[in-house]
Amino acid sequence: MRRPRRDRRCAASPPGHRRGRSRVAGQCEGAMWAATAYRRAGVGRFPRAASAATLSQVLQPRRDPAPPPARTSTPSPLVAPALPTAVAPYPRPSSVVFPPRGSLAPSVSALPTPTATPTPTPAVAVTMSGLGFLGGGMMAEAILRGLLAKSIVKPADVYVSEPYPPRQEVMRGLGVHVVDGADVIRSASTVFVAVKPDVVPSLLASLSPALVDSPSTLLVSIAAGVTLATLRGAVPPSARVARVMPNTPCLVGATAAAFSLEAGSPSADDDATLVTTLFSAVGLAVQVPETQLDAVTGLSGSGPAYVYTFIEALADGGVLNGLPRATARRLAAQLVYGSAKMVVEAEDVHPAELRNRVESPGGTTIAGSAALEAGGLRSAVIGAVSAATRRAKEMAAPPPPPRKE
Ligand SMILES: NC(=O)C1=CN([C@@H]2O[C@H](COP(=O)(O)OP(=O)(O)OC[C@H]3O[C@@H](n4cnc5c(N)ncnc54)[C@H](O)[C@@H]3O)[C@@H](O)[C@H]2O)C=CC1
Ligand SMILES: O=C(O)[C@@H]1CCC=N1
Repeated sequence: MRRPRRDRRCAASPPGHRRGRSRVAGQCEGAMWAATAYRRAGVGRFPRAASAATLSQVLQPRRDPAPPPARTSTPSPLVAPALPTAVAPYPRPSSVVFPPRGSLAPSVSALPTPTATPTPTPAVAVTMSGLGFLGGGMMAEAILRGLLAKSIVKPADVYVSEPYPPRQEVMRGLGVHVVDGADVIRSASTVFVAVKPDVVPSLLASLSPALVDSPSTLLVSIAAGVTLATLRGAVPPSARVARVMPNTPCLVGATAAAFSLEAGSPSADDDATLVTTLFSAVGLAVQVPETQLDAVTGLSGSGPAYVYTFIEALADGGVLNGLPRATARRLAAQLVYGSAKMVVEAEDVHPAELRNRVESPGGTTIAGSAALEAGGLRSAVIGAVSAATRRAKEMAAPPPPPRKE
């Protein structure tokens, strides 16, 4: 089947935006709008690659001629995310159902409701032939549900390989194609590597023929501790690789994700644009040197678990002091949500200053804060981030020897 011709509209124009020449020769107005939005969003400089011309090149259907499998539906343009506003209003988590591992598929109506978040006008019209996932576990599901909820991708354009039948059912329940790994590579130009870290090198090596047939595939690994050097050693030279550390709040559009790209890669700007575009749609995306990614894993990759423990402990404290369990849990969760929102919204105010505003002299809060210090909360949390960072480093297998082509 022939792949569709590339959409020749200015790829950076929001829908309904008047097309035309900008004051800067060679850029359309949409590209300039997108660049301005980027600056305002505080996500850094709009990548150099993000001119109208390069965006349409970066986010186009793959250029290689590999045909998609017979079951491929007609690829449809993927609507790009709105670039994040400086303060993203997070959807209420109560609308989200995240099934336990191995459970059967929830209904699609259980998806987070996109209407819960005011959606600014999309900045970039993304056209891709497909999005792939090698592994359909917890984190793949969180990313996928987040992207689906924001209408970044349509289920018919998503290809997942997953050997475990209950997880296949979950994925089918989302309306995506469950195919084998080689078909994922052949059908999708951007492929998340979402298997356990120790599986990554052998899985990628086994997909080498498909990767050779599909040059310029962008592999986006989310595996903890698996370095870019390991990824590079496992794939053909034509494949592009990126390493991302997201977290499960992708599911509710509130992830904290950091990513790194290979130094000196000729496609680095394009890949940064694409990865930023995808993860900005489901939260915060920042580019960091790869040497920082293990610390990111220890902090924000693993961090949701620490925060859930904190919420649980807060609720227990409420119950100990006479609150009904359900009331205590709701209050504890909203407390953490609201407090985090204030830190996010008041970036220039130190959290200690926000804390001081709650602690009335001789009042209740300072008594509680003193108890937290006596209990070692601060050092326990620092210790948790350090332990997880160390573990991420341990999990980094030595990269395989360079491939002989
Ligand atoms: N769970 C989390 O909060 C986060 C996880 N990660 C990373 O995401 C990756 C996946 O983690 P989880 O989703 O938690 O694990 P998971 O165990 O839920 O998912 C992994 C999936 O891969 C499947 N799988 C195994 N071999 C496969 C193969 N050869 N081909 C295709 N699929 C295969 C498994 O059946 C399983 O469903 C890991 O590398 C982890 O480090 C990164 C950030 C956060
Ligand atoms: O626990 C883990 O290994 C994964 C990586 C970051 C969060 N979960």
